Amino acid sequence: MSSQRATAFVPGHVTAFFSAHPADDPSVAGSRGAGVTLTDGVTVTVSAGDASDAASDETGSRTIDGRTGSVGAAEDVLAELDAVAADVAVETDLPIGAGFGVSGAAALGAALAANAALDRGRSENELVGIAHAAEVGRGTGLGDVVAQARGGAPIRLEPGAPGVGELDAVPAAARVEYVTFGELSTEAVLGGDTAALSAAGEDALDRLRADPRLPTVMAAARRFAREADLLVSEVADALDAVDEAGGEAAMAMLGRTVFALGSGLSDAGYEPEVCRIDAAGARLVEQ
Ligand SMILES: Nc1ncnc2c1ncn2[C@@H]1O[C@H](COP(=O)(O)OP(=O)(O)OP(=O)(O)O)[C@@H](O)[C@H]1O
Ligand SMILES: CC(C)(CO)[C@@H](O)C(=O)[O-]
Repeated sequence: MSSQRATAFVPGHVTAFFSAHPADDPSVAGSRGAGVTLTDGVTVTVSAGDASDAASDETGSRTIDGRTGSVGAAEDVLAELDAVAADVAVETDLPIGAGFGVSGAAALGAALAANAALDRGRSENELVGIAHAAEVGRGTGLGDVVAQARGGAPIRLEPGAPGVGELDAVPAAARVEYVTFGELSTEAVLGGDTAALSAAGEDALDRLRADPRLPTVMAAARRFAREADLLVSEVADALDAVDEAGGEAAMAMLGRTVFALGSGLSDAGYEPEVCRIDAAGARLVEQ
């Protein structure tokens, strides 16, 4: 069988602070804010069977880490690219629903890999736009996809898909540690009243624009989590412990997750996962 396969890697993304900007048009909807992309991420492999399989209406196989499972936003991307018949394997070491943007990464990875495997001929901006619209449409994220497409430590100056939103970044490389205590529902927070949260997020962005450095990202994030009333007790304890040990940590939006620069969590006695800021952003990888 003449099978076509493509694999994409998409970095995880932890949002440090954000303001929500919903809109009817999903390419206009999004968030302002900042965060870091991670070398720990999501790998998506799309395998198209022969031409008759690819044209069929039947849904191909779907796995997450080898077990049957799917991510809604990625399904919407596959439908948009007329690729539902393809087999899609998502692999990640990151926890799902804990603030690492796994759903956005799965959607963007599916877009890049399906476009390549099925030779759909879309540009990178178009694929990022399709993944962003799917993620926003599902209510599972607002700004992760555009940040993951860029890599580094993205600052989302204006919300929205490529061509609508505007990105900058903190020019920085760093080791990042993280510890997760559990999930926090993105849909529940975004579906509630976001006015106070967004006001705190706008203030945080003003502070970062005045001083675009990583320690400012972390300090603005800690203040945002308190002001937006999102801080949970395990996270607050870990932030205090890292602070006492002389490090910089913040809560990942939206999860019961703490991330720290350098060895902040290890120095405070935790046993964190360790990665780095991802320099490159989402990309197809050689097989
Ligand atoms: N084992 C799983 N646990 C949680 N969600 C899962 C799982 N498998 C598939 N999903 C799907 O993955 C998506 C997770 O989206 P969600 O926004 O909650 O997580 P995330 O993108 O990892 O985190 P965040 O948006 O907080 O950064 C949902 O569409 C959900 O249906
Ligand atoms: C809304 C959000 C915090 C969910 O992870 C993220 O998508 C963001 O920063 O826009």
